[in-house]
Amino acid sequence: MTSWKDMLPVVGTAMHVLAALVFSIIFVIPWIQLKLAQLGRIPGPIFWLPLIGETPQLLQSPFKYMWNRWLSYGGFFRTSLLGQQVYVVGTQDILRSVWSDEEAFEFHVPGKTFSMLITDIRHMREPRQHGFFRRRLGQALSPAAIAANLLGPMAAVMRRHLDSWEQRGRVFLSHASEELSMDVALEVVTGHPLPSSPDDKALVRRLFRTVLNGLYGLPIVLPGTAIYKALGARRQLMTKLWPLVEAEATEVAARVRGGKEEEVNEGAEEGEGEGKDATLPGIVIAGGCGEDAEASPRAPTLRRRRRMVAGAGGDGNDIGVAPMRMLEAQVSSVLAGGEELSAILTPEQLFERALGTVIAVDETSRHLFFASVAAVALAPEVRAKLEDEQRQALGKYGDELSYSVLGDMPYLDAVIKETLRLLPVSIGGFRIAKRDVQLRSGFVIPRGAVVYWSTHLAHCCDPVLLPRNPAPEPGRKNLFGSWFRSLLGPRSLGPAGAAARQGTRRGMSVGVFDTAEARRTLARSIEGPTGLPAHLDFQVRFEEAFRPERWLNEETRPKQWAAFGGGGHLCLGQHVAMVEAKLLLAMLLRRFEFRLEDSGVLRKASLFPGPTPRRGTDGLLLISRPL
Ligand code: HEM
Repeated sequence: MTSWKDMLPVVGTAMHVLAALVFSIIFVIPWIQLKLAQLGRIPGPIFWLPLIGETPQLLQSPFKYMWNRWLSYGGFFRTSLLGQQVYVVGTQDILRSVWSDEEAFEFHVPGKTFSMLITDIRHMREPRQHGFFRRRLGQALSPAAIAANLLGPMAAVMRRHLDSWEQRGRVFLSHASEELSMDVALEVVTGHPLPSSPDDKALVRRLFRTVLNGLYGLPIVLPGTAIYKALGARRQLMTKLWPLVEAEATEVAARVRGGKEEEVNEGAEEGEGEGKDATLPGIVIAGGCGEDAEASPRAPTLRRRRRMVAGAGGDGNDIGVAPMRMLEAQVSSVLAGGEELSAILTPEQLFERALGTVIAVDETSRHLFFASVAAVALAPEVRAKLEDEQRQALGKYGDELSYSVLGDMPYLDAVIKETLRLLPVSIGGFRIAKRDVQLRSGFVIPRGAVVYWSTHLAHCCDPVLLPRNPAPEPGRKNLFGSWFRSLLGPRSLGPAGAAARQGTRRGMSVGVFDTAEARRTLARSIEGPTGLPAHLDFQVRFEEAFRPERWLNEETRPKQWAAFGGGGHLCLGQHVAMVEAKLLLAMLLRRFEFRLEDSGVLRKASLFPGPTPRRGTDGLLLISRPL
């Protein structure tokens, strides 16, 4: 029989193994990460949690996370998100290259849940298909097409919802926005055929919502998980909608190929589709990074004319049909390749295209509706100015809320842009580096790296929103801190660091605040008690942060506004988004006195996946009155 004394060596060995394990977790792994970080020559944190990396900090408070990272590393750094090394970018010079250099950066959708629900994104990734896709969809979503095809039905859907809000007198804003955006997406913008019976329609809405909820869960397919339910709902939707989508797609295909006579909008012709230069007077849409397109002198030509619809000839690009809705645009963009629809897309892939359009519209609009109404409700001075503007519009145009009337509301326009700056609806986008890319700052993004361009980072360090580069404060140098930072910061970065320093000396922009010291000095002078500067502090200093007036003056207008992205993947729905938010606010202001029951709703809200209140805190009271 073994006595406890015989066991001692075994216990001792186990203790040694345990101690070695603890030691390596505490010291060795971070040390290896530090070495890798230095090898990578890109600034960034050296400690992060295994598997999840810095994802929790980012999701919990994107502004706080990005602000702190910017203070330490500037507008370009390396981190780990969902267990993957990611290069985060957010300053003008680098953003431009990531957005526009499609030779170097390929569109990427991270996260397994998305690819489980939408398996085919060739039309976003392959240059030829993407070209057709942008062109056709751009036409369907151009200002002229919106004015002619979408605005009337959109106003009708909104009126129906506002009637119901009026009857109830109180709604939960987030839920009400969700219902409204689903109806706008399904009944107006996407143009998907829907079943005719009301019960089936309601079921389709519920199924779409279940699919969308699956996007944000873990990719674990077990009964009860969000993705499990989403995949089930997707199958059901496919059974319900596929015959309708197929019939619609076949009909469009026949029309395109047959060259039938068709009514089209002149204004929706080629060239007005690309959001970059298609705007209407008063509706200025940023092309990313403050590159606001000038208001076009060309108002949409809404004269309708009859013309022959050409077949897909030549390079297949000249289809000639001005698509009326997104699905139609998708189908014709596939046909533009000169191939048969069925040869390129399986029923499932075509169905996924339909699903993708609902995601693009609904997932963004619901957050924008919630955020813009909440922001106005929480800022009485802003609301008073908006009401004045609406009174003037009523005096000038009567009840009309056409595209051009909405275009003549500069303050409302500024309110929506400021909402999208302070409460971004999109967190940004992802790319894969197709080759080593040397940045002007000297840093190199290695081939195969995942690049994340972040809306929040861009908005954090917009030079227009920061005071001028302050001189370092004498006597406040923390020697140990500087030494430690110098280990990690650009100074230690070998050739890349040297290039960066040289770039700074030559006056090239490495960000407005080129050194961590300058950024920290800045932080000491502008951070409030929450550790954020006023221009980001939507939770505690809302009225100081939310200042639509900054959009009305060229000097104060944000220059790094990235709400809709930029370059080759600039949001194709930006005109739709601006118009729907303006329409909703204009209609609300004209009909109701409204206020949020809980003035702390944003304090308790989160910004992921878009502005989302804590459950039950977003009661909105509505009292009807004429303006
Ligand atoms: C507030 C509302 C919206 C915001 C903030 C928003 C934001 C964005 C952003 C940031 C991108 C670029 C993603 C990237 O570069 O990786 C994008 C792309 C896109 N958006 Fe939007 N979006 C909004 C509404 C809409 C709507 C209403 C539609 C459709 C009607 C739409 C359709 C699209 C499409 C099709 C693309 C892909 C463009 C391409 O890859 O070429 N978006 N959106």
